[in-house]
Amino acid sequence: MSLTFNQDKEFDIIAIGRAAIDLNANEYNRPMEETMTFTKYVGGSPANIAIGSSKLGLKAGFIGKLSKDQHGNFIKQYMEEKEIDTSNMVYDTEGHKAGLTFTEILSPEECSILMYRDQVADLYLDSTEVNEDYIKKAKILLVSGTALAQSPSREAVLLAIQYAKKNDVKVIFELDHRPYTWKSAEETAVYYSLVAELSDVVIGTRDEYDVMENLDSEGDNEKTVQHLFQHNTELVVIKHGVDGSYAYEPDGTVHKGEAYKTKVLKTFGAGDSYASAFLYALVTGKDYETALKFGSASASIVVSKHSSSEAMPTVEEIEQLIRERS
Ligand SMILES: Nc1ncnc2c1ncn2[C@@H]1O[C@H](COP(=O)(O)OP(=O)(O)OP(=O)(O)O)[C@@H](O)[C@H]1O
Ligand SMILES: O=C(O)C[C@@H](O)[C@H](O)C(=O)CO
Repeated sequence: MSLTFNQDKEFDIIAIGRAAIDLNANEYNRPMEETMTFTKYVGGSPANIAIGSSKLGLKAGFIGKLSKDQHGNFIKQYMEEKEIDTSNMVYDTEGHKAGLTFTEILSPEECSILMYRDQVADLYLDSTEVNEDYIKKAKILLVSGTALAQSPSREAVLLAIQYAKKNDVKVIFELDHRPYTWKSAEETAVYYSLVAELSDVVIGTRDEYDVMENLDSEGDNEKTVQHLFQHNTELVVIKHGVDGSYAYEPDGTVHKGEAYKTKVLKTFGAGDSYASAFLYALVTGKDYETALKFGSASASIVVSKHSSSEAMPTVEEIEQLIRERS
């Protein structure tokens, strides 16, 4: 099976949420305390997904709020260079700053991220800054879970979803759980469930679905999908890291995508590169099996490189990897 999109739309994908900055450690296999230099990239899960999609040839736009300073300018310029429409990216006028993410590469298997996200500009996106005429031009509205963590960004995203549903735009929810921005597990579960139930496609790791269900131990994929299929959802993707990922359809069909083993440099960036290539495959009419291969291949390429955004692969690189491993 494949997903059907309204073809009469100017944009393939419009993402909403944070566009921020990654500072990735230049020194490998070292704790943060001993890491002295970093390379700057544009980051933030939905921004990474928009960048990855654009690199694959999709027409992408972005809705978000930037700090009104050199960091905000850097993010906007970079996204424009990557041919993303930034007409609906606004600058904050109240002094809020860009989110910063420092990455620590302790070993290829043990990476962590330190996020500086107190009072960040992206969470101050306001409902009045979300434009229905813009959203209705898209095949996909890509929503990131972190944008639901606080008001006014939460209401802005909920309004964007309402506009999407009114205008035949598919809502794709990337759970993208970043615990630092949330007040409590209960609050997270409430908003995650609410938006997942409204979405056409939900993508997340097993851990993130556990957060959505407010579970203390690992949940059961079958129970998760049965619940979502009672609502609007047409497709549920559950990722299990290097053990691969599953796409579930409402009629009970389950597709498994194997991860493509590679020489891993760092593990972050896997989820965003996976989502951009998975969505590229869906939008270009490929079936779910192929979409899973695209997601896995894209992630495999990005985990072998230094950044998340700049390392996003081309269609040719993804297809070559899939061919080599078939
Ligand atoms: N070590 C790895 N080697 C190759 N592929 C990987 C590896 N880790 C993850 N992947 C691929 O990336 C996909 C997404 O990974 P994962 O489930 O870890 O997402 P995530 O937690 O959202 O990622 P992130 O760390 O970016 O937040 C997996 O389904 C798999 O195909
Ligand atoms: O999502 C973020 O804000 C950080 C990302 O940009 C970072 O590259 C990462 O962790 C991706 O998984």
